[in-house]
Amino acid sequence: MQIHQDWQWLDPAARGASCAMGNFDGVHLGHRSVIDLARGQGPLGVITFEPHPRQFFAPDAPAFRLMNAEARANRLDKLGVEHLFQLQFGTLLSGLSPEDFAGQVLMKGLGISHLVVGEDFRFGKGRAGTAEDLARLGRELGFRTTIAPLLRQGGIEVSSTAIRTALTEGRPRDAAAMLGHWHRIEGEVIHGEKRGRELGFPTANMALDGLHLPRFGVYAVKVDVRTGPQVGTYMGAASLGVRPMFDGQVPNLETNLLDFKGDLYGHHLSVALVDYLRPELKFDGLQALIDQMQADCARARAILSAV
Ligand SMILES: Cc1cc2nc3c(=O)[nH]c(=O)nc-3n(C[C@H](O)[C@H](O)[C@H](O)COP(=O)(O)O)c2cc1C
Ligand SMILES: Nc1ncnc2c1ncn2[C@@H]1O[C@H](COP(=O)(O)OP(=O)(O)O)[C@@H](O)[C@H]1O
Repeated sequence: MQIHQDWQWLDPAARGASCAMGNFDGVHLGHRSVIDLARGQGPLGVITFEPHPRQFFAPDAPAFRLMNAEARANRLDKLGVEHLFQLQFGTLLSGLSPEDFAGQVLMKGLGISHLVVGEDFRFGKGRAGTAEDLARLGRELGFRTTIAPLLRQGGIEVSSTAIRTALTEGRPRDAAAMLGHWHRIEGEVIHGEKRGRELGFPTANMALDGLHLPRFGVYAVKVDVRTGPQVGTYMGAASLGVRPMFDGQVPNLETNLLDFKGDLYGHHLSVALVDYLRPELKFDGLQALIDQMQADCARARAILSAV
């Protein structure tokens, strides 16, 4: 997959693409159905925005992303997307009228042949343009448009917002049902307080910067460890939160991998939240925490062996 960031100086090989457009946060089942409608009608493209427009307009709002740009690009690559147009969302793009966005960016800049958007898509300055406006502009400018109906599942609309709610409420399996895959937190293992090894449970620590925070607590997790081209998969028990036992402040993710020994610092981990086990607690003494971690790992093993 080729990633294009500059729509004004585009590689001619990327012209004529059939593109799905949206934020694609989480790359959930609804997003996949939009992408599927773009398939088979030219080089498959995805047009998305970075940062997320909401982040640009409200930089101080609580973090809400389900995945970072790198994780999203990896998912789209796996879906067979050939061109990812990751448009820089800033004053220039946000100030364009719907007509100029379609004319300058989609037609003149990217030279798309076909565009698919969800029926609730809005675009252009002040979110003035609707999906129907895009279809009309496409007819005028010379690209085809498909408007995708919103995907419903079990009576609710599949959306990034519904997935965030499920995660906030500690329902990772409900989130996974809408995503079509486990919700994963991905990134490099960083150094922590070196306390885990003292407790007998070393934990691979990951930052949660910029990401939506699922309910704090202990989870049964499946972990992909990337070492060069190889990926190993492990079961694990992870603590997501601020570690009340040690008066932590900054939320992070700490994962103990079952049946693993080795150095993980700097390695890329992908941690899938499978089940919520319990809230984070402040125990009466370290031994009580250690006993509980032992029990958590046993429970995680039982759950994960059945997944
Ligand atoms: C399965 C598991 C359960 C945990 N439960 C708690 C908890 O209830 N309360 C808490 O403060 N920390 C909990 N932790 C986090 C540990 O306090 C943390 O991993 C430990 O302090 C190691 O920190 P370090 O990696 O920075 O050295 C848990 C960790 C794991 C792996
Ligand atoms: N089974 C395991 N699960 C997690 N990390 C492990 C495991 N075995 C070894 N490690 C290593 O130990 C480190 C975590 O040890 P810990 O004492 O918690 O240090 P830190 O505070 O830096 O996270 C991991 O980053 C990894 O390199």
